[in-house]
Amino acid sequence: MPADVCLSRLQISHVRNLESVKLEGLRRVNVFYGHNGSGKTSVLEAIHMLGMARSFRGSIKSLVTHGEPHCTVFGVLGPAKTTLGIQRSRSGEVKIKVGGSPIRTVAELVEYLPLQVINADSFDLLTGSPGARRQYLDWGVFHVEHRFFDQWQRFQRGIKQRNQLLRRGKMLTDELSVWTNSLVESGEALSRYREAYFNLLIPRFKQIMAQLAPSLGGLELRYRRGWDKQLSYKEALDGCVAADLEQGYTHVGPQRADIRMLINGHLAAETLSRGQQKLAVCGLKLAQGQLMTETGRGQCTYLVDDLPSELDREHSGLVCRQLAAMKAPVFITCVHKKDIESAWPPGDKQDLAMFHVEHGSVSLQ
Ligand SMILES: Nc1ncnc2c1ncn2[C@@H]1O[C@H](COP(=O)(O)OP(=O)(O)OP(=O)(O)O)[C@@H](O)[C@H]1O
Repeated sequence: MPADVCLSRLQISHVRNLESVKLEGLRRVNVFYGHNGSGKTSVLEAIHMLGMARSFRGSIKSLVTHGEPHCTVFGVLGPAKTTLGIQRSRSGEVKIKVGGSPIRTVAELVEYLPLQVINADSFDLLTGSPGARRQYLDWGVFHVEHRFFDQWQRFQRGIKQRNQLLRRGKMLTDELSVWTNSLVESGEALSRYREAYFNLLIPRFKQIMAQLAPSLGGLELRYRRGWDKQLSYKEALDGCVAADLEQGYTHVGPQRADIRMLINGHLAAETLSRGQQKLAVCGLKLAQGQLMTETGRGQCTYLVDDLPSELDREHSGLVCRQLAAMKAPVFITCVHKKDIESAWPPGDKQDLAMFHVEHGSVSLQ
């Protein structure tokens, strides 16, 4: 199902300092500007709630306005006018409605409003743990290959069971081989999907980086699937049984997959400047959006928090140019109106809607 993504209306209640905000007049690119602490990031968090039923920072408790029992976000999507509604309470209760009807799982919800966040935490993609990079990769595979999620779930179940068995510490060889075999099937499939996706992603990433940072031409991405590439997954698991039993967990497999970014053969995380890292992160996120659109899965919406930080004017402008060229829906924050207004390509300024955020109120300028 291609995502019908452009948000045309948004209503936010009790998200941090946004007590009651109604946004109409949204365009493809929506800029939220205002002083520190005014509520700009909270608008992005509210949209993230709408698409994924959770925030991208902190717990749900911290997201709900102090003293209120729950927060609510309601949105209208695209020409089909699909409505999305999310309510989350401090106590953890979640209510999700699509087109007025309740839905049960977040996996169903995320197909309606695929989101990419670019913020200070996005640096984790380069400098954080492999988990952040697997999450990045899996987001992409999930949105272009719909058979992936089923295999991903099977694998998660399988590895949990196998690890529990290993932790029991007894040599239950028959039982262990049952779980090993089921893990082999889902693990190989999961890995094939990831690898195929990664191979599609690389040329898009290179092409975008050539525009964003031509001086980083030596940038290279490598995928590691989580076990020796000379071996089948079965062979790799069999080779590790003794270590698995001794330490009580499965050592090899897609749960150890990673993406390495190198610049002229050196680890990018240890070599690139902060600004260069941000450009590389933008390149990774933009490449995913482009690939999603090219594979007919619709467009993802970009939530970009404080684009100008870490970037000089020239590079802010280059990121804006890429976002404009993709024709993707964008919600972007900055302190001063002119930060984005002046960086956006002159020929695409008609796509911009400017909103001033002040003490939790948002007004269209
Ligand atoms: N649960 C909450 N209830 C009420 N207010 C909150 C809650 N959590 C945070 N706030 C306040 O909400 C305001 C909005 O924060 P937000 O992070 O959206 O600001 P911002 O405009 O993005 O600021 P900056 O430019 O500094 O990043 C802040 O003043 C913050 O102290």
